[in-house]
Amino acid sequence: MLRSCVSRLRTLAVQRGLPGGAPLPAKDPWSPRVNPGAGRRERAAKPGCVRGDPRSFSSEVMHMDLSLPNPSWSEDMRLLFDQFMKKSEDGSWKHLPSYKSKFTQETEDIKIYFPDAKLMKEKLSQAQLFPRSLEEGLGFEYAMFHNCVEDRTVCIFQGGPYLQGVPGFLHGGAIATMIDATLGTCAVVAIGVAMTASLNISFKRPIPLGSVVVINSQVDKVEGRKLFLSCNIRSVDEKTVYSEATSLFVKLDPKTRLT
Ligand SMILES: CCCCCCCCCC(=O)SCCNC(=O)CCNC(=O)[C@H](O)C(C)(C)COP(=O)(O)OP(=O)(O)OC[C@H]1O[C@@H](n2cnc3c(N)ncnc32)[C@H](O)[C@@H]1OP(=O)(O)O
Repeated sequence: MLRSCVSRLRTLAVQRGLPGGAPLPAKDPWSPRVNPGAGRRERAAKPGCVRGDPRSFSSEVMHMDLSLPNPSWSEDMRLLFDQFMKKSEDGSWKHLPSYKSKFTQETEDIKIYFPDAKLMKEKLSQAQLFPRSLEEGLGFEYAMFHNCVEDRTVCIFQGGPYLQGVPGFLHGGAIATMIDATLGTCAVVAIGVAMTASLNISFKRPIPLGSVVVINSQVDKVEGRKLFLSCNIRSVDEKTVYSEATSLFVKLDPKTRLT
């Protein structure tokens, strides 16, 4: 699994224009651009760019790595990001970039599950990754790091004001979204294109709006195409456990179509 994991991360690096992979094909409109400016993101959207504004579909915004620090990140968020970037220097951890539109290896991989390739391409041209669909600082601010040796993915997450449920606290659906995204990333890096078959969450403490939390996920067991994963969400000081979850992801069968 380690070899396939490293190879998958290398493929992601190629698709995402990171060092360590062959260059992106110049004419492929589906390929993300190399992100200008290493390690820091000044602004995800141009000033005045609001939700629904066609400019938010500009290739500049769609292909920008949104997992880099931006002005909405709190000090806790920046400190944690810097800590994990430091851990990534020896290669044990890997920072996973993320984009509004995911024209990456997974997008390519999943095309075979759709009988009508043209229709699928049309749909994808307007699609955005759900947790990246809100404007900077208002919704899901997060960065993920993967450890191939330990089969773990860590997500540092700051939930913005548009994710409110009970006043002052994060909505359970928003928490579930980030749990699913973190477990899903861990699963995809480990075995390739997979979907959530079941997800069981125990919400133990409410998460204050605007706070930073750490989602720790890991692969517990692999049985054929089935991957069992678990995760918890903790406060930055690790004293509070906010949520725990277990899940089953199933690697898609190339012989089965999704539609
Ligand atoms: C970098 C990328 C980042 C990605 C992050 C994003 C993560 C987001 C992930 C999602 O949210 S995915 C969206 C929510 N999930 C779905 O919409 C999936 C809907 N379900 C399905 O499409 C299919 O049920 C599924 C693909 C999961 C499985 O269908 P298959 O036809 O491939 O499986 P099959 O029926 O052959 O079963 C294979 C094994 O899995 C088991 N299984 C399948 N579905 C199950 C289920 N729901 N619960 C328990 N076990 C299940 C099944 O019993 C069997 O076990 P055994 O091999 O032991 O017999």
